[in-house]
Amino acid sequence: MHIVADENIPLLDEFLAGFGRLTRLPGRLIDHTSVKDADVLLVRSVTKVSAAMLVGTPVRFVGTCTIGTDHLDLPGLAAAGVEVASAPGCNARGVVEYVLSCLLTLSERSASAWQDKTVGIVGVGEVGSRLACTLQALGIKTLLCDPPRAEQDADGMITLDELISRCDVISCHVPLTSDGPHATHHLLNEQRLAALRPGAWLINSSRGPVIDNTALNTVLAQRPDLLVALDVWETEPLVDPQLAARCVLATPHIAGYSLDGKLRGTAQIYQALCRFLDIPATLALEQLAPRTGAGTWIMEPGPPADWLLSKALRQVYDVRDDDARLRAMVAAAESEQASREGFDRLRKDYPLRRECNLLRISTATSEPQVARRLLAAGFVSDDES
Ligand SMILES: NC(=O)C1=CN([C@@H]2O[C@H](COP(=O)(O)OP(=O)(O)OC[C@H]3O[C@@H](n4cnc5c(N)ncnc54)[C@H](O)[C@@H]3O)[C@@H](O)[C@H]2O)C=CC1
Ligand SMILES: O=C(O)C(=O)[C@H](O)COP(=O)(O)O
Repeated sequence: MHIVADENIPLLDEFLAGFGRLTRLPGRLIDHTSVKDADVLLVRSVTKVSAAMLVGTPVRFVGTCTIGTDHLDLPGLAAAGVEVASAPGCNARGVVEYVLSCLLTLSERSASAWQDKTVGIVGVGEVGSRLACTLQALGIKTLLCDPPRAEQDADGMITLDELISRCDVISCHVPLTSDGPHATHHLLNEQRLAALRPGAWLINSSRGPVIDNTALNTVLAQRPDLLVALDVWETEPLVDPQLAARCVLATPHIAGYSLDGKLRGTAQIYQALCRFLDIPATLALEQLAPRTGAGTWIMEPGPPADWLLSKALRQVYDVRDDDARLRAMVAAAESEQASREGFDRLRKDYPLRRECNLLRISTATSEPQVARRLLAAGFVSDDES
């Protein structure tokens, strides 16, 4: 069997040892020629896979080690009889941690407490529902908008326009779709952006085109009161330097880039491939993944609880580091091509990041109110357990 795979899928050699020949390529370079004698194609989000790309090739299985599937022509691949698998929820926890770190930073920037905000979550699936649970455990008010889910169960759901009118913070967690009654392409258009409440915070870690970036740039020029964090860009891997300058936080599509999230994605696709090949999945992620966590943290009583909470969140992930790296890259890039390559390099060489729940907390010695809130929010595990 010949497997062609994106070079940025970790642990693939280990999971697929004995499966056959494995060819690793930069994701953006994978094309028809790369897969002309491949049986299996494994990608991440930067490889667009259409039925036309696979015509005349033996490829019968396409796996993406990502949550998003907008880079795959799902109807075309299904019609061509190609099995497709994705990795639902694999890096959802990382995205939640990214959003929390954004909230802390936007709070500092505006000198207004994030704990007092009403957060509107657009798209309440794997990421949105975990974000809602985490925020609620931290005592933060959330409002939810998910029309496709509301068709099954409207309880607690409101429309996007109502969400925009009632929320201080809007965080987007929808898939990118262009067709159908709930299409998300330019879901946040000029009209909706203009309707954001005075001083609102807007966070997008879904897909770039969910927000009309040209409209956002125009609105931000007139509304410096709005604070925006963008992890994803309509022209990705090219970042509009003017739009980035108008955002408080600008990062290179790394919201879900914890090592744990990437490894889960690989493991999920390994399992899907084993099912497709009708062979037992003999390897588990726990056997191959690094065991070291983020360490144990003892939070001494004394400082205010909210300060300790912020410190705990920052210890595991600080979005300001990713923001600084992207801005430095954009400033140094001498051409659009250099900027595109710089964006991809920041993602390929991403520093090691582990998920918060690997941080253990000593409840015996820590400030009890903060320890309880962090445990309830799934941020840490109890070192005493
Ligand atoms: N920046 C990053 O690193 C990452 C980005 N993502 C993006 O986040 C997206 C969401 O991820 P998940 O929550 O795991 O997906 P999911 O599929 O579990 O949930 C998406 C939710 O959005 C809802 N939705 C669809 N259309 C909508 C609309 N018009 N308005 C409101 N809600 C709508 C769906 O009903 C569903 O409940 C992914 O599709 C992916 O594009 C995911 C992981 C990492
Ligand atoms: O899982 C998703 O969906 C994502 O957006 C991934 O974090 C994207 O990562 P790459 O596939 O672009 O490495």
